[in-house]
Amino acid sequence: MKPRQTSSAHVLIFPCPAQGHVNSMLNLAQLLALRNLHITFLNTEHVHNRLTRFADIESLPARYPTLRFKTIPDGLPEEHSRSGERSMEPFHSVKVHGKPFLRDILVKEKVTCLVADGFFGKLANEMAEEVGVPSIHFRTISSSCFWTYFWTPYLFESNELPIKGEEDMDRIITTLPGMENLLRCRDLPSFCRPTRADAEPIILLDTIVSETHQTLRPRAVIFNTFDDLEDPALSQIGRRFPTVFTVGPLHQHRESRAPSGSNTMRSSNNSIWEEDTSCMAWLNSQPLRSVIYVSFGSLTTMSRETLLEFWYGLVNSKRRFLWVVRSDMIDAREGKDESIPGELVEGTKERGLMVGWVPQVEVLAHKSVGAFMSHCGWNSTIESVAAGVPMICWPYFADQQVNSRLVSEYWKVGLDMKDVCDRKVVEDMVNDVMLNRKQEFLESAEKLAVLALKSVSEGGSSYANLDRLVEFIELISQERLCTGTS
Ligand SMILES: O=c1ccn([C@@H]2O[C@H](COP(=O)(O)OP(=O)(O)O[C@H]3O[C@H](CO)[C@@H](O)[C@H](O)[C@H]3O)[C@@H](O)[C@H]2O)c(=O)[nH]1
Repeated sequence: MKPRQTSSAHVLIFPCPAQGHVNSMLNLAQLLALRNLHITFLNTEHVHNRLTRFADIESLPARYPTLRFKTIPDGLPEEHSRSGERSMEPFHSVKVHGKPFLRDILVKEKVTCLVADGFFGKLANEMAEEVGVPSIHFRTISSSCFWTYFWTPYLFESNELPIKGEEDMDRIITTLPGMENLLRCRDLPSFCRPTRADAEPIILLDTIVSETHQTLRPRAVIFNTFDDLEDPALSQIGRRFPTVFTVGPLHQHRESRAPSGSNTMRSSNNSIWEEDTSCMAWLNSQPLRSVIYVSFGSLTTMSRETLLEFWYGLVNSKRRFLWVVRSDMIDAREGKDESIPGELVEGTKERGLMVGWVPQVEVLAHKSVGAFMSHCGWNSTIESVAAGVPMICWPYFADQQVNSRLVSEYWKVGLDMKDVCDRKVVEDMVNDVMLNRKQEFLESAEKLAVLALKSVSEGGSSYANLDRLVEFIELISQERLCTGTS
């Protein structure tokens, strides 16, 4: 890659304060800084402090001289829990309290382009339009789910929604353009499929749909995906949205984009949790593709009963497992009975390792890992796709419902355990993916991984789109510099 001269563009990147959003947007920030665009990455103070503690982000500006960080308060008291079932509160709080801070930074810092998390779509549009800064939305979910959200109002018009009730959950959705006959009602995020009884008012659905439609207003939209992975949804989105940049898997560019001989892109883990790297030594001592890696991301909580069903299923499968159990993963409303049945302790000692947080991209790339049991957050899904690792899906909420259907029915790289949590089902699915149907899933997963790598390599679609994105930002920044005074 040829070095570029420092640009006059100043891009403000503004993610939602959560791991799954900060992660991919910080990857984009580094890639843009590597192209010498001036980048200000705007975190809430809370997230920034955690990134400083656990991801050493303060060392990044030394490696990317055009990248710097700024913070805004999230409006919550310091002692407030921002995880588990309270994890949505910072999102809402920034929406309410963030306006004056965002406006101030856009104006005072002479920002020429705002790249805002689509989850903050309305807030970002209002502020960017008010001060005349061109903006782009970054959607951290899959384009297939984004498209599903966008089209949901029309599913009401075509009478596919609302659903009749539980008996209607396996009905196939036929009128979602590009994705006809792929999703069942149960594959829609729960707020997209109200029953007739609770059809009005649907506050969450209205919010999600209107935030999605906000993405029609900025100059462009960015997805962390690649064309070969989600072509049906992307071709529909391309017809309705002004300019679309598919630049994923973002974490994979890092190898192919770094100037030769440099390790510039390699060492930021973007974690707001402390990684327990001891799992890597444990993985080193396990046989090839023998371990199922289990993680439900940064937001999932579950009851102790559900946790035990997973645990029994894993132990009873007799497979080796590495399981991320975050300290806040058990629903805080649960009682404090911490006794764990002896057979689980014994079974885990023989074959399992449970840790608080791992370097997930490295874990997925490890030769001992044979499959990934996941909640199907979009980052986990695309990281698994890039690593060529088959999946077992246990979607927890929202976009994960759609992603898990893509895994099982569209890409055919795993199984979907949606709406069930039973030790026998866990055991059987683990054995299917790790043993009985291992070859079939591995072959499909490896084919996808080849496509992923191709997309971020020279000549690939995401590689080219990242170049186009840089040019686009330069162009709209020039327009801003020529016309705008704040
Ligand atoms: O031990 C771990 C566990 C996870 N991760 C990383 O954490 C991120 C988790 O992101 P994701 O898989 O997307 O899950 P969530 O944290 O649940 O992400 C939220 O944000 C995503 C992007 O909008 C949505 O797709 C999800 O539904 C939403 O829950 C990934 O990059 C993982 O590599 C680690 O590094 N170590």
